[in-house]
Amino acid sequence: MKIYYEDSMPYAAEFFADLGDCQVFSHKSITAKQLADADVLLVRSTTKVNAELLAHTRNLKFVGTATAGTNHVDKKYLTERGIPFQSAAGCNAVAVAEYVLSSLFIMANKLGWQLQDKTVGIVGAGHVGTALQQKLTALGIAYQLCDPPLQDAGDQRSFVDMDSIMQCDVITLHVPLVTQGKYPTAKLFDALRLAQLNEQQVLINACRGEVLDNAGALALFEQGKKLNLVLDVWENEPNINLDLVPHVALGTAHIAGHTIEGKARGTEMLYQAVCELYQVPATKKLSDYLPVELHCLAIKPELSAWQNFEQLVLEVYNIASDNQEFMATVNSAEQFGYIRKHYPIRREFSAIKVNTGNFAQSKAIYALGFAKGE
Ligand SMILES: NC(=O)C1=CN([C@@H]2O[C@H](COP(=O)(O)OP(=O)(O)OC[C@H]3O[C@@H](n4cnc5c(N)ncnc54)[C@H](O)[C@@H]3O)[C@@H](O)[C@H]2O)C=CC1
Ligand SMILES: O=C(O)C(=O)[C@H](O)COP(=O)(O)O
Repeated sequence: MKIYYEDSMPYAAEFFADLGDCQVFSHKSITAKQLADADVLLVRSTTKVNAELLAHTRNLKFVGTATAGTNHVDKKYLTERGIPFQSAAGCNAVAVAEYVLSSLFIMANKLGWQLQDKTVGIVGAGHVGTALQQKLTALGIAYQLCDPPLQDAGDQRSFVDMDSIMQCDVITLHVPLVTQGKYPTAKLFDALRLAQLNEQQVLINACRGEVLDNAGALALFEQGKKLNLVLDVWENEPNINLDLVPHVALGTAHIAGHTIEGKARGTEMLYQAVCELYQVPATKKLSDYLPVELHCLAIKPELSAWQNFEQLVLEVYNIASDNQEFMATVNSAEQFGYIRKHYPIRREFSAIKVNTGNFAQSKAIYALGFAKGE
């Protein structure tokens, strides 16, 4: 079995070495001719999987993307060719939820807010939206959900429409890029909708850049409109509109899902899918490879509950650091890619133990996802 996997898949060699003849590739240089003998093709979002790339494949039996989003894969073409496809749905949902939580604390400080007084509008209540819902619930932060496809499908949670979402203090986008059908998401936040936001609201886009009109946002900024945008994803990545960057409140290089757990779970999920395809036992597991996080955090009794929540969240992931590097260095498509490829190891709350002592809100700390300390 000839397995081709993208070089940005952590632990791919460890997981797949025993399954076949493995060939690692870079999304920047892979060609259709190189893939001619592939039985299995495993990618992340930077490899565009389409008829052109697969033109010479003769034996291709499976295509997998170690990501949640799949808009880089021509799924219709794979169906026409009868090639099974799988994504890693939900692999990095917790990572994105923790990215949003970090953004909330940083933006609350920037805007002089009390986070506990605010309402968060979650657009897209799938894996990421649900993980975020759980973390907001842990902190008692109010939220509303908007997800018409899930609502139509009979999801019993309480949903609101976009008009209600537009009244929320924070709006956070977690939808796939959908360009057709009943509920398209392309340019869901166009210039008209962006113009409706007030100076105290925050809009977070951590799904796909094309869901928010970047040119429209820039035009509004240039007309003097004050928008509090937190952008992890940008139109036309990595060739983003650099003129937009200095206007946003927080900017990052599409790393919301890039905890080591979030990326590696994607690899593990594709390993399990390939084992199933070839009917071999999936003997390896992510915990065999993930480094054990040794440092342990503690509640600071001298701080309030909310100050403790903030210090724990920002100790594990402070978006301000990523924003600072992004603002200081992103000056080209190459640099956007460089930041992503050299992103430091970031852990999820679950990797970190917290000694809560007799802290009254211990339950909230563990509901946020932190591990129990001694
Ligand atoms: N920035 C990053 O690093 C990451 C970005 N993503 C992006 O975020 C998206 C969401 O991720 P997941 O929650 O894992 O996917 P998911 O597929 O579990 O959830 C997406 C939800 O959006 C809903 N939806 C679709 N159209 C909608 C519309 N017009 N209005 C409201 N809701 C709508 C769907 O019904 C679904 O429940 C992915 O498709 C991907 O593009 C995901 C992970 C990491
Ligand atoms: O899972 C998704 O969808 C994402 O957006 C991932 O964060 C994409 O990560 P890369 O594949 O671009 O490393």
